[in-house]
Parts: sequence; structure tokens; C-alpha cells
Amino acid sequence: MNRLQTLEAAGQAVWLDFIDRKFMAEGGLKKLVEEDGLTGVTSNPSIFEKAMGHGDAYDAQLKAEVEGDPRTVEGTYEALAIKDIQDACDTLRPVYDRLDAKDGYVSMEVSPYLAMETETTLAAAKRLWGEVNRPNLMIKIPGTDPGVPAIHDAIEAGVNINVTLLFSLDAYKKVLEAYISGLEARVAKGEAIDRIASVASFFVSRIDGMIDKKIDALGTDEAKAIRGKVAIANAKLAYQHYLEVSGSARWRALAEKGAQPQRLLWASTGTKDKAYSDVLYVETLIGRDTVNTMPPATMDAFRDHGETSNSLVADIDDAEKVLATAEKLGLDLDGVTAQLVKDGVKSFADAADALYGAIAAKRGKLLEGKLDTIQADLPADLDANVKDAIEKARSEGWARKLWAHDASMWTGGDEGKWLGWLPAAEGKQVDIAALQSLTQEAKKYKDVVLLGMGGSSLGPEVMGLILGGGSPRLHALDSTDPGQVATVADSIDPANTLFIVSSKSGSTMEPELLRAYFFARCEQAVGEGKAGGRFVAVTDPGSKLEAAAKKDGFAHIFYGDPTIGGRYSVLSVFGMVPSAAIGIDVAGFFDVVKVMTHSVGPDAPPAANPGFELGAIIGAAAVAGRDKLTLVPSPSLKPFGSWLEQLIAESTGKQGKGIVPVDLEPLGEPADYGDDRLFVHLHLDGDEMSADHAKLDALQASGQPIVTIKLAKKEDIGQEFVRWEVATAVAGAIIGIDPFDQPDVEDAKIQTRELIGEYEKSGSLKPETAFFKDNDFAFYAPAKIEGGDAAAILKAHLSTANAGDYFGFLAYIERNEAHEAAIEAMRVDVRDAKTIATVAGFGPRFLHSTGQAYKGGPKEGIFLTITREPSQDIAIPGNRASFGTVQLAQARGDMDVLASRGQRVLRVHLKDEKSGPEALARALEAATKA
Ligand SMILES: O=P(O)(O)OC[C@H]1O[C@](O)(CO)[C@@H](O)[C@@H]1O
Ligand SMILES: O=C[C@H](O)[C@H](O)COP(=O)(O)O
Repeated sequence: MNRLQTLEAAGQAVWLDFIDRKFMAEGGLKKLVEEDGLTGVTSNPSIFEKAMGHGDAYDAQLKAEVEGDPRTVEGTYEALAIKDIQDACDTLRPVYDRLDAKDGYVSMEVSPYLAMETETTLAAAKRLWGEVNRPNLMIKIPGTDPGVPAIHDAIEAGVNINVTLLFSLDAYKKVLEAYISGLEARVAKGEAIDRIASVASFFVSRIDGMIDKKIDALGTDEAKAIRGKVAIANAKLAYQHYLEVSGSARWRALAEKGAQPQRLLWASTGTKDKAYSDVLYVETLIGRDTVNTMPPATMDAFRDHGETSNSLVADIDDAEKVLATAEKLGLDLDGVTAQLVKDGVKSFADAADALYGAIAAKRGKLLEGKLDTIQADLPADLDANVKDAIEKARSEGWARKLWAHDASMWTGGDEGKWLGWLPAAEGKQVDIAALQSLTQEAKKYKDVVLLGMGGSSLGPEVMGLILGGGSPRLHALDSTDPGQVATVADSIDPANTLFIVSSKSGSTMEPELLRAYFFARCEQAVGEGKAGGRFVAVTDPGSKLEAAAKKDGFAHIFYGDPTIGGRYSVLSVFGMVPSAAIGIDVAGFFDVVKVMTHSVGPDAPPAANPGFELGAIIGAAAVAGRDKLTLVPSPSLKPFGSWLEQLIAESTGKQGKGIVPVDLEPLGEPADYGDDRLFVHLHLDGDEMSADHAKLDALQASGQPIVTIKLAKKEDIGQEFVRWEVATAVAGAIIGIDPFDQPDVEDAKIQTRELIGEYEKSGSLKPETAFFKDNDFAFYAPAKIEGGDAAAILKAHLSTANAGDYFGFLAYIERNEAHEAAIEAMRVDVRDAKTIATVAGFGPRFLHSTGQAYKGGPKEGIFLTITREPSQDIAIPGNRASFGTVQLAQARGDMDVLASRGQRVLRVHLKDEKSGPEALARALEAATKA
């Protein structure tokens, strides 16, 4: 009999506080069972972190897991852990059988993140019990206050429980009560209790670790006399309570039905203070019906020189005296044990963060080709800020808060009510079968016209431009510009077109007017009462659009989720209905998307969570003044920016803070940029852009921060929707705003409504006076800008630019290639002349997108609003105002609000729609070169 085996003879089971795949594969565990009489194994998150977080023993299984249907990070961890636990259970199974279920157990802990939650802990315990599927498994549940009812219910459900993180006698009493009453509940239901096992794990050394520090601080002889004794005294008294309860009539009644005692298990028995014997927490705690789980080193030490005696019941008076002295000295054992519970929960959560982080990082590498990658090349100061942001997010558990809808990571307002886009990213908001049937139905049409604004049009537009196959063709119409409306109207045959009217609120002005116009046109083409069959509505339940769609007999109404804001709605019906209509395979699309969704989950710690990594960069950069997020897409990904800018700008740009997205600004040389930029390069494998890559290299060399995101195939764009949604929510938390409201958009809508209301009454818009006119232009501004000609006025406007400002072209003209090119040229002129960022938006499209940030975001904007005399206008059925009038009212309303927000504004009205843009470009060139 070796020294370890003498413990068994004294009634104490020896368990191993360690698990490791290599150790088990090499037969280490089997040897302990066979040679030392080992009867159990415990694991915890720190132990698994040491096993899995380093080395390559788990890589083969990890690879197989990832290559299958890649699960969440936690799912991947559990798959690895469950295999170890099952193997250990199988190794201990002969012991379990020999001892008729009295011992031979292996413990696995529920996620430490749940330690303060009853329901989720219970659910996790039951789930793991089922998945491990071994009778000699014990599930570890913390003995916290919320843990106690879960312990009761789990025992009642027949799950073996190892109660972990016990430090105080009070907590132990509650836990023992939970065990007994759990068994009684089974008896009451007529269920067997003889094969239900439980241990109560008292953490010993950690108590001394904290109390001894206090003793050392006191430094008195009286204090020193109890150094290293308090934890043992506390444990001895816990055992006395156990003996007392075991002798009670209540317990005997259960014992007669075969109940097994809930053994006290001494955990945390490795000696941490080298001043003590390395077997201190074994030799002093030996008694009948107990367990000591030892780390390998402690086990080796005891095997070598441990002495067995009936120590647990010896010197109880002394133990009481030790605790009395501790109380007299004010060592506050209750406070210490309460703190240790908190610290214990935190340190297991920290270990889980490290473990999940290591798995997420390996998983990410193995997923290469299936998961978009991200790489950040940041200057040292920004890199340090990003690391701080990531650590804050980790230590405050933001990834879990996000998925738990916990608004405390933002402003503590109603943010938690706006997170329906998270389940939507798993494909849960859409009915795939209904979308597939729409795909079939839409095949008979030549065109699909989508009428919607902002989030209701930009997502589908990106889907169509990047993934659309061409039949039916998608026309996303998000404008009141008469030219733009006419271009779409002229390119379709209403009889051969499916119209999708898309509005979450169902009351947005533009889609309402566009619906009226196209419905009437369609009726003209197919006959009264027959147009409805060619119309589909996408809207939130109960909206005005829903009522109109029902009245007009629309073919379908697809309902949105009111807990998703428009700009986060692309993976809900708002993005997917139009996608399905143009033949995109939505089911296949979500298979690709889910790989990212599972990578940004609550279980992926920020440092290894693709959404948090990016969110920390863009948020920290904005706070540090690099608030111009400049997109550099490869050619196939160019359309993505218009969706992205609405998400970022509308989410973050408020209260004078936020991120200003810079899309479609041609890439320049290092000298063209100030230190307010963050470049994000999106690259699709196979896209050629060597000239831009050379420029990016030069920018990086000049100290500009560059983030590079790579996609293996175009379908992977779906993953970027998810990554950026998470990143934007995270950036919002770092910036300190609510990323789900849009307080300033409404003001422009009100101004516009007032102007149009007046027009409907009077037949004309409120008069306004130009402060300067010539043959080409009329200029308007809140206060006259001095200058003898257009170039001088523009120059004066531009002269207000300071480092860190940005210049915005707000063009209320048709969005077409010629106009886009003219604006692009003007942007380059301004940027190069002033070394400031430039942005551009076509109105009213940008009002539902970047418009929020221009009004509510940083007070760095200098705007040039461009309007024009329309060469053709279009009447809107049921309205006095034409599309041209509405668009002008929108431009004016927007400009008024921008001015009221302290931004610098100037409006140029082009007298001739055709020649105007070029004339303006010339004047601006003169202004910038002069
Ligand atoms: O889908 P709706 O309600 O028509 O809104 C369109 C867009 O308008 C906004 O509310 C801003 O104006 C966006 O957030 C939204 O995507
Ligand atoms: O069940 C075992 C416990 O988790 C373990 O003994 C804790 O030990 P530690 O305090 O050394 O981390």
C-alpha cells in the first residue's frame, strides 16, 4: 500500500485535480487508477485553459470540428472538453462499477460566465449531462446564491453535482440543504435516489492566501500564530456540520432509501505558499466520507512523504479557537470568503476568456478561406489604445453583454431593445421556404424595382450589385430626383416588373410617394385593380404600409422585426426579400454568413472576435481623432461602402461625436492626408488593384493606420454585414453613444414636411433669396459669403477648413455615372488643396444614411449643397408637389438643420441641369487652385 492508498483506508477518496489529453493518451490517468487507487477527476476552466490553450494536443480534433459544420467558439471548446471528460469517465468506469456508483466520478464545470445566473446554469448543467452521457459524470455548479436553486433542481432532475467555489460555512449549509431537498423532491415523485452523487467542494488554500496577507499586515505574534491555520479550521468546522446533518433523522430517512451522502471535497489543496509543507492541505484534512482532489504535484508529494491520520476530527477546539482569534483580530473571514467567491468567479471567467481566446484564434486560422480575415497595421499609439479598449471590453464581458442585450455596455438606455439583428445574423428572422417560393415566383418578371430608403434600400442594393445574377434585374430606387425616377420608369415595363415597397416604419415619405407613382403607372399598364398582384411590401407589423398593401391587394407582405433598426436590417426580410426576388440563394448565403456569426458570439473574447477586433479599432481611432474611416474597396466590393456608411454614420454620429465614413474618395499620396484618417481596405481575392496597393504601402510607411479585410469569394460579403454590425455597436460603446438611435434625422424630416405642407397649401415653397447670382448659379447661405464670383465664394467657404475638418458634397441631382465622376473630381481637388477628408452623398438618399452624422456628429463639416432646376419634373398622384419640388424642399430642410447644428453650409443652385455640374467643377477647380 503506498501512502496515497492509506488515505482510502482512512475513508478519504483521492481524486486528481487535472485533465489533459496527452496525459490521458499516454496512459497517465489509467496508471493512477490502477497503481494509486485514484477514484475521481476534477476539471475547471483554468485546468482546461492549461491543457487546451497551449501546445498542439487538441489540434487534430479542432481541425475536424472546424472542417465540419463550424460551431461557435464555446461549442468548439465543449466538443474538445467533452471528449476528454468522456475518456476520463470511461477510464474511471471500472471504479464506478466496482463501487456501485459510490465513487469513480469525473467533474466538468458549466460555463463560469453563468455563475451568477440560475436558469442558464441549470440549462447548461442538463445539456452537458445529456451530451457527455456518462453515469459517472458530475456537473460542477458554483455554490453562489444563484447557483443554489440550480443545484436543487439539477439534483431533482437526477444530475450528479459537484458544487464548486465553496469557501464559507454559510454557503455550504445552503448547498447541503439544496442537495437534501433535491433528493426529497425526487422521493416525493417516486424517483430513485441511490445512484445520485454529489460533492461539496471547499476551496481551502485560497482562504489562507487572502487571510495570510491580512495576518502579515498586522504582523503581531497573536496574528502570526494562526498563519496557515484559518482555512483548515474553517474546513474542519464545515465537516462538523456535515457530521451533524448526517446524524439527523431527516438524513437517515433518505439514507434508508439509498441516498448517498454529499461528501465534502477538499479542493484548492495545492500549497501556494512555499513556507508551508507541500502536503499541508492533505495531511490536515483526512476523514471519513471525504474527497481530496489534488493537483499532480501535491499527489506526487503525498505519495512520497505524506502522513495519514484521522486529522479532520482532531483538535476541533483548536480550530474553533483559531477562528475566534481571527474574528478578534478583525480578519473578517465572512468578508474574505465573500470576496473569494467573487474573485473565484472572475478568475474562472478570465481563464475561460484566455481559453476561448486561444481556441477562437486557432479556429480562425483553420477557417481561412471560409472566414474573412482581418489584419491591422497601426501606429504604436493607436495600437496601445486599441489594446486598452479590447482589454476593457474583455474584463467587462462586452461580448456576452451584447448577446445578452445588456445595455450597460452603452449608455444604459434602451439599447438592449434594438438587438434583433443578432438572431437575424443566424438567419432566424427570415422564412427560407417563403423566400425560395418568392424566387420561383419572381422568375416570371424581367425587372424588380425596390422602393425604399436607407437601410431598406442600401443592403439589397449591395446584395444585388455584388451577388445578383442579372435576372430579374434589380433597380433600387431611393430618390425623389425626377431624373432618377424617370430613368427607372423608362427602363422597365410595369407589366413585367415586380415592385417591392420596403419601409420598416411604413411611413417614410419617399417610398410612399414612389409607391403612389409606380402603382398608378402599373395600373395604367395592366388595368385597374390588377396592379396589386405585382407588388410586395416589406414592413414592420402594424405599419401604414401594411394597411395600404392590404387595401391594394399586394401579392405578399413580409414582416420585419421591430427590434431591428433600419440600418441593421440587411440580414432580415429587408435585405433578403429583394435578394430572393432577384434569384440569390438565401439559404446558401446564410451558410456562409453563419461562419462569421458564430465567430463574433458571446463566447469569442474581444481579442479573438472579428467584430470586436474591428470595433475596438474604429472606436479607439475615432476617440483619438482618427474619425474619418476611409474605405478602400477592391473593384468588386465597391458597392459595399454605401451600405457601410449608413450603418456607421447613422449609428455613431451624434452628440458631436462619432465616425465620418469616407467612401469612394480616390486613394492619394501620403501628403494628401492629415492625421484624422483610418484606412480600411476590403479586398476580394482575385481583384486587381496593384496601383492602390502600392499607395496603401506608402501610406502605411508614412504612419497611417491601415486595416485590411480579405474575402476569399464574393459570397463572403455576407460575413462583412455581421462583422461591421458588431463592430459598429462596439465602436458606439467605446465612443460613448447609443448606436441604435438617430436623433438628428427626424429634424430634417420635420423641416421638409413643413416646407412641403406649405407648398401643398400655397402652391409654392417658402421664398428664399440668393446672396449671389450669375449665369450659371445662385448661391444661398445662412449668412452672405463674400466674393465677386462663384470661384471666390467657393474659395471663401473652403478657407474655413482646418486640419481634421471634412468637406461634404450634398448633391440633390440624379445619381448617374457622369455626376459621380464630376463629384469625384471635385473631391480630389478639395482634398489635395486642403488636406482634409471629403465625403459625398446624393440627396435625398444620403439623408437616410450619412445625414445623421453630418448633422449630429463631429462639428467638423463644411458642406456644399447642390440643387438644380430640373429639366423635366414628374407629378405625384394625389399630391400637389412634384418630385422635383419635394427634392428641393428636402435639400432646403436639410441645409437648415445642418446650419442649426453649427456646421458650415453653402448651397449652390445650378441653373442648367446639364451644363451645371461641369461649370461647378470648373469654379471649384479655380477656387482650389487660386
Ligand atoms: O425603413 P424606413 O422606416 O422607411 O426607414 C428608412 C430609413 O430611414 C431612417 O429611419 C433614417 O431616416 C433609417 O434609419 C432607415 O433605414
Ligand atoms: O475542483 C477543483 C478546484 O477547481 C480546484 O481545486 C481549484 O484549485 P486552485 O485554487 O488551486 O485553483
